[in-house]
Amino acid sequence: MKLEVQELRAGYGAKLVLDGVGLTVPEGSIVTLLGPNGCGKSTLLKVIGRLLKPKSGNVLLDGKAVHACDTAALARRMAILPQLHHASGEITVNELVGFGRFPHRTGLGVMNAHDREVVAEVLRMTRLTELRNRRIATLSGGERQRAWIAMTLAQQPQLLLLDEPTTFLDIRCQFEIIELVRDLNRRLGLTVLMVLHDLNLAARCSDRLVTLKDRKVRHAGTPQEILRPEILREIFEIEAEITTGKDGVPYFIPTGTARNPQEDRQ
Ligand SMILES: Nc1ncnc2c1ncn2[C@@H]1O[C@H](COP(=O)(O)OP(=O)(O)OP(=O)(O)O)[C@@H](O)[C@H]1O
Repeated sequence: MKLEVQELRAGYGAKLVLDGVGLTVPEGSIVTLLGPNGCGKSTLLKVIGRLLKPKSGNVLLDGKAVHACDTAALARRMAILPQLHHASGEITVNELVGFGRFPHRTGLGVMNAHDREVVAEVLRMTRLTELRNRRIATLSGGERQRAWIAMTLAQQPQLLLLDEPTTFLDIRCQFEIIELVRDLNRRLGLTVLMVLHDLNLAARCSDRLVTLKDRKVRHAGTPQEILRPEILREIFEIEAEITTGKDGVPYFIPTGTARNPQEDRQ
């Protein structure tokens, strides 16, 4: 499913966070948003996921405005995992993943055989079958994050929005989550827009990177086009060396903070 954002203006009250933001996520691709803390990445995902109403502009899914879509129909096409998500720790993994079937339920809203099959398949995909009867409160951070992603997958979306899905995870779990997303993208053709803070992880798993700063999109391109010292200096105010791994993926090594020319003038 193709996602297009056009001339988006959004914020909170009088505070404008996004001003004229545009981006395209081609069908079947993984696009990652990068930018400093507070630049509006989560706000952008919230507007796309219809958790926040924009002041103006368009969000189009396969050419159709999301803000005109019926909520249940939209939830069958798009799933969002916000940065902070809460559920009672008392529910089991199986129950949490079952919540993902809500938009598909009919009649009295009970799970039917097909819903149960989807949940079982998603648990297999995310390697949670063994843990299905465990309470969320008893899971490790990585297992819990996998359970949340499994819940969004049970929605069987064509577009997945993930806000910092690897935060608080150790390096192995970070890779596991990213490999899971990549695998789902390849096998199911899932279109993904996510926010990551780890530039090397982002370069490894994304088809395209988009940078955001001062309310606007600054750059969009392949990891090779975006992971460049001058871009990292502009966006994050850091100095960095960029190397290319044996697999052709660029990675960066931070070497210091960049001087801010405005501060120099004062
Ligand atoms: N509910 C809210 N009410 C008022 N201001 C908000 C609200 N949510 C976010 N903001 C402000 O909007 C700006 C953008 O926040 P947002 O969470 O979108 O940034 P971000 O790029 O996702 O940041 P981070 O990398 O730290 O997660 C920040 O200045 C933030 O303080």
